[in-house]
Amino acid sequence: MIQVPFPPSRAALLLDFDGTLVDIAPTPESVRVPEGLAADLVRLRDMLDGALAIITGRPIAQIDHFLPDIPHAVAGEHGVMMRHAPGQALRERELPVVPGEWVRAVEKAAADHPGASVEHKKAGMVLHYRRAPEAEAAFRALASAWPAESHGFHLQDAQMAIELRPVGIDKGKALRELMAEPPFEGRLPVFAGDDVTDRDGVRAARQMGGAGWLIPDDFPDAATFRRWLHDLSEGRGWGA
Ligand SMILES: O=P(O)(O)OC[C@H]1O[C@H](O[C@H]2O[C@H](CO)[C@@H](O)[C@H](O)[C@H]2O)[C@H](O)[C@@H](O)[C@@H]1O
Repeated sequence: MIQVPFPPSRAALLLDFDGTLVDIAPTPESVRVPEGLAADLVRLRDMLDGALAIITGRPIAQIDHFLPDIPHAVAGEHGVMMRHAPGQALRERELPVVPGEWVRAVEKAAADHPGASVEHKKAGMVLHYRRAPEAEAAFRALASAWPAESHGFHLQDAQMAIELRPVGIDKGKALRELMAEPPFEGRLPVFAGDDVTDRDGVRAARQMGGAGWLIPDDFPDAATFRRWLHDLSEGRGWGA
């Protein structure tokens, strides 16, 4: 069993959402929060004196919908928007804007491939092809022709999706920013995720002297990870 190499009194838990806390589903809206997860997270948050955060590619409002009043802090859209404490105003940065012609072109491609969809974010968008794999080629052809970097964006492969997200924003930076403020400050970060974008979070947590784990490298799947999280919430799996 993987052990957190320090006790809860020294730890902060920063977790990815899709593919980690919830299983991947056909669409972003259709994910289901597993039974017992909310109770485990609340127990962990209390055990860590509040130091529980979600770091996700989703907008913060969606985490508020799926996990209402649970994490102390949330970094949304990979860190484009941050909420450092419950009820606090969102901190946003100066953001690039997706050119209108790119939006129109991908909307048309999605309409041509029923099941494909475009998720619009505060700064960027996700081209989803999980329910229409044949749309991948059309999305890729469009996206690869964009001078993304010169518009302040980075193209990133995601789970059955292609994401356009702002340059200079990543989960590692979000983690460092959250760790600089109470109740995280002075603790050691423990981060877990499952996707390419989570690698930045894992790296940052390890560089800060904490721990970082990936699904499926360290845990075979999200269900196994959640069972481990349940054990942590009951006091098992912590170091001295
Ligand atoms: O950082 P995360 O919390 O892991 O969020 C990453 C992206 O998750 C969502 O898309 C992915 O999950 C969907 C639901 O399981 C799935 O249908 C889709 O194929 C996946 O790409 C979300 O829609 C994105 O905004 C997040 O960036």
